[in-house]
Amino acid sequence: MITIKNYIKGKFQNPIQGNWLDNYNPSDGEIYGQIPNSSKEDVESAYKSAKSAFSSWSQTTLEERSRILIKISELLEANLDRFAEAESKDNGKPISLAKAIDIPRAASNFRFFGNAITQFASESHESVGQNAINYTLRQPIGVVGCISPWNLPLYLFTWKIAPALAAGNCVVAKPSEVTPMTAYLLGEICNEAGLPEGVLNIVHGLGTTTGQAIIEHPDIKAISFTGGTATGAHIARVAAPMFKKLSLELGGKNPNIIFADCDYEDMLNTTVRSSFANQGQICLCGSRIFVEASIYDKFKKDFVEKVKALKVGHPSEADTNIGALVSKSHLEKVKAYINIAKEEKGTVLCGGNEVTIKGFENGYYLEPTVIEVPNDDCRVNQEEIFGPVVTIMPFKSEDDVLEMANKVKYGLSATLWTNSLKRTMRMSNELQAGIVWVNTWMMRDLRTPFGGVKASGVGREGGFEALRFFTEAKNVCIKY
Ligand SMILES: NC(=O)C1=CN([C@@H]2O[C@H](COP(=O)(O)OP(=O)(O)OC[C@H]3O[C@@H](n4cnc5c(N)ncnc54)[C@H](O)[C@@H]3O)[C@@H](O)[C@H]2O)C=CC1
Ligand SMILES: O=C(O)/C=C/C=C(\O)C(=O)O
Repeated sequence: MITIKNYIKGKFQNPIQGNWLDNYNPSDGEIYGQIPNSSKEDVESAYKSAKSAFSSWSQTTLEERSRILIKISELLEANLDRFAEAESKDNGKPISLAKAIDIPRAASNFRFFGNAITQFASESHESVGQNAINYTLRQPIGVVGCISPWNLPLYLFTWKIAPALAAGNCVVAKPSEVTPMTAYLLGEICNEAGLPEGVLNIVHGLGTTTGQAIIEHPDIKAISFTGGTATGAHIARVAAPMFKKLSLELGGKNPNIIFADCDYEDMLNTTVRSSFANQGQICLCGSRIFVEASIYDKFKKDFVEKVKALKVGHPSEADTNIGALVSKSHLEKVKAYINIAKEEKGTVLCGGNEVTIKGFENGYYLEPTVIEVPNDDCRVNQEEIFGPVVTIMPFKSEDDVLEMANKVKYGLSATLWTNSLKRTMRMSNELQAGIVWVNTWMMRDLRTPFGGVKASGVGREGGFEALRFFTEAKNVCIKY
């Protein structure tokens, strides 16, 4: 059994009230550790630790902050295997994915913002004819809160922490209680890299106890959150009247729009990935596939064939494509949607069943599932499933597909497959999404604005947008 502890003032600490939660291994359904269910007192202790570190950290030179963040990045790379194994065990994702994507990206987050802060600049405005000059300071906010989900645990945890620290803030952070392990290990790396004590504090526990204490804390002035839309709405209700800065990166129900003039093989292979990567548990997955009618039958046949060939297996096996879903309750939620699809006259073209892996019979495995839906209004096309389930349906014209693509409450990302430049320009302008990928999917450049519109969130992460979020602008006007 592994006992995870809070990381406060550079030390590993038990929760003050002594409340603990079980930590499950999704690949076999066994409890393999305990994590604190931290109370208000723990969050207060983390806050005080952060507050006491702020005056010094906010005055640390950019070169020194940059050096420490890049050192953390190097240590993550040096510990790739250990972190990837921990991530895979905690989350159920294939170890190959954790090694190739999750941990390298967590390292990149620290390296990227370690470099970006040395290039971040503010503006000046000369008030011509009035003998005055304005310059704008970008000052760190103080103590900020970072709350992250379970699907890309260290990847998303560090995507928030790295810019917050780079900008000179001190942080109280909470990873998902479902996947706390790599955030726990990160504390060790931060100490080794020489991050001063108190600059980063990591508290573990349920959203309703620990998370709630963070968002309610009167002196935690900004909250950066990634997770479900309902939770995001709750956080906004609590934090907005306290005038906290908010960055909310929420759910998606992203259209994957395939025109007949696309590069077919590239589209097909990428569509398998955009449907089922990380067991479909990425907010950017293209869960609604719309295919131009003239190639619909061919696509249906080829796609189903490829999906059937995916191997559902234990996350530690090198050839596993689909690992375990993150939790028993999430597996039940995804299965319920497959039943809803059947009730709504959807046709399950492949998958739909739980998978039993020999030796790991209590793990949370599900076949990758493709459902042909009769229309776009059905619940499986409107609600976020967040699992290895996609829908497919044909469309007749650009106008029809655009209307369907936009007719959801979400607006995170959209993928477009076409070789027509004019169509690309038209559709990219009209799609209601924060991110549009054309002839690719999830190609990430960390300098670009990342986030959604409508129920997919508020604000943008990434690049200088993130550094702007984690700083307050103060304009100074000098008359001469
Ligand atoms: N990035 C995304 O788009 C994600 C979307 N989801 C969606 O949300 C659904 C629900 O998943 P959950 O695990 O329940 O996500 P969630 O939104 O409840 O959890 C995300 C984080 O928020 C925290 N949290 C929960 N309640 C809170 C509160 N009152 N105050 C502060 N923090 C709080 C959680 O502890 C976790 O760290 C999923 O089925 C999926 O559809 C889930 C994870 C990521
Ligand atoms: O690449 C990113 O920065 C983010 C990817 C995915 C999510 O935010 C998510 O699935 O929540």
